[in-house]
Amino acid sequence: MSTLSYSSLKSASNLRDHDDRQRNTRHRNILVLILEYLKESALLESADALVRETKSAHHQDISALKVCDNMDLSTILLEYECSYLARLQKKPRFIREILPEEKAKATTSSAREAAQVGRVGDDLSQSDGDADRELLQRSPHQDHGDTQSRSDGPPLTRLSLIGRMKAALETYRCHNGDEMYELAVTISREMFLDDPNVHWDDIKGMEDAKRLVKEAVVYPVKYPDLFQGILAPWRGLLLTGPPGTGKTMLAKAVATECKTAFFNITASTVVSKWRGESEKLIRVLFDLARKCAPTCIFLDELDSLMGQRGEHNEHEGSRRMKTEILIQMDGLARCNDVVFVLAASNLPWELDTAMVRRLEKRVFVDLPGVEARQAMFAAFLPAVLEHHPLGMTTQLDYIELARLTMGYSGSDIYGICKETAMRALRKILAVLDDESGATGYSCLDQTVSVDPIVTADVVKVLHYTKPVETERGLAKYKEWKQQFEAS
Ligand SMILES: Nc1ncnc2c1ncn2[C@@H]1O[C@H](COP(=O)(O)OP(=O)(O)OP(=O)(O)O)[C@@H](O)[C@H]1O
Repeated sequence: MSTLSYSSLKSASNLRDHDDRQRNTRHRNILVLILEYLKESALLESADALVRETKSAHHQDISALKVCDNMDLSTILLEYECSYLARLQKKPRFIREILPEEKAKATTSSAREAAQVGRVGDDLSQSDGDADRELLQRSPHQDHGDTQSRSDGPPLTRLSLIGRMKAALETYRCHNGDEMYELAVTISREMFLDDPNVHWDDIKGMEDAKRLVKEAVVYPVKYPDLFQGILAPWRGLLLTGPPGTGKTMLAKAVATECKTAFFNITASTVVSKWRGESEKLIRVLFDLARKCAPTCIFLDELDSLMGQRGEHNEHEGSRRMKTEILIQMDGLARCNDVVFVLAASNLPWELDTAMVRRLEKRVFVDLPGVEARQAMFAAFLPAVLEHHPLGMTTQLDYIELARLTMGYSGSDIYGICKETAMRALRKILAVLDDESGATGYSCLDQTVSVDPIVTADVVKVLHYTKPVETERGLAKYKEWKQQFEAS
């Protein structure tokens, strides 16, 4: 008889959220206490630097906060000393000198790190935490490309994800060779996304795909107690379908929703940049992913990474790298760490069958239906374009536009909307650039205004924008889907 109840499952999940929130509140409190202490000690430049850094790294203005009257760092330390003394009959030791060998190790590895990215810092003795600092200084929205992301600040768990990655790097620094540590730092810089910031409601349509992905990955992370034995979660999930249909968005939404660490690997980065070292890179990547678990590894453009082994005159390094991915995926199946491999491919029929077998769950991401297209037009070109200083507006018949765009992908529609808005802006740019006065306007005596974007403007762009996917291509997906998709 099961002892689980809806409320216990829900509260286990809520508890995890609560822990994350508490960790972040504690982190913020520490920063404010430090700020106050720096000010009291007249270390004003450091105080300013702390405010600036916190703003850029965490989108938080700690200068707007103040320590409560009965609190300060010295009091907290004093109280800790007293309680420690009472418990252990001795005073706590807070600091010690850095040993020469520790200093030397930190200096050399930091110098190598900096050299690797072509930026040796001025003061190597301070560059001990370069990798950490870089992690913390990232903008939460970098690496997003054209994905429509929200600007309401980092989610609460961003800090704990960064914390997990920092701890994993620290383990590498202490227990693995310098070469492995360097690879780990590279992965953390170039492939680790602490905040993919894509939410389910950013993804229009795709209800079936969203449901399947939630069942396969999101719920097992949220309610692990339910997914045991035969219900143990799938470790590998393949998202396939025409280009630009939102496969990457789906993977990012999983990571955002589950608050998992997210590693974004594209074939081009691995194959071209690390050809010689790609095998090692994959090993370190999976190892880091386990250390940061729960984690999603997103392998994009899997077809270029995982074509049939031994085909044509395949490069030896590339063959070894693929074999390493297969070995690592087998390793995941045997371990208890929650690491999901999400892979995306536009050419599933070109995939290595051994890999397809390991990606047990296959989800077909189809072209958007009419309702999804309508929702996309409304999201990309709403009545008032947000965050635009010109206050651009639209008057669009979304139903008609959705009707006219059958066969277009989400990415096609995004491109059309962007081009339409750009055309409206071009009229302004022409006036601004018109030094000869050929347009007949003088921008000096006019307020800048743009006409609302109307349906005909979008239709004009539509006339010369054809969908990326062809009928023939779609038929091939259908054939593959029938053969392989497991629903
Ligand atoms: N369902 C959707 N809802 C909202 N936007 C979408 C959707 N599908 C695609 N887009 C838009 O298209 C862009 C590209 O989508 P995405 O990169 O996720 O597609 P993809 O399937 O991974 O493409 P590819 O196979 O070419 O890598 C998104 O950033 C978004 O602007």
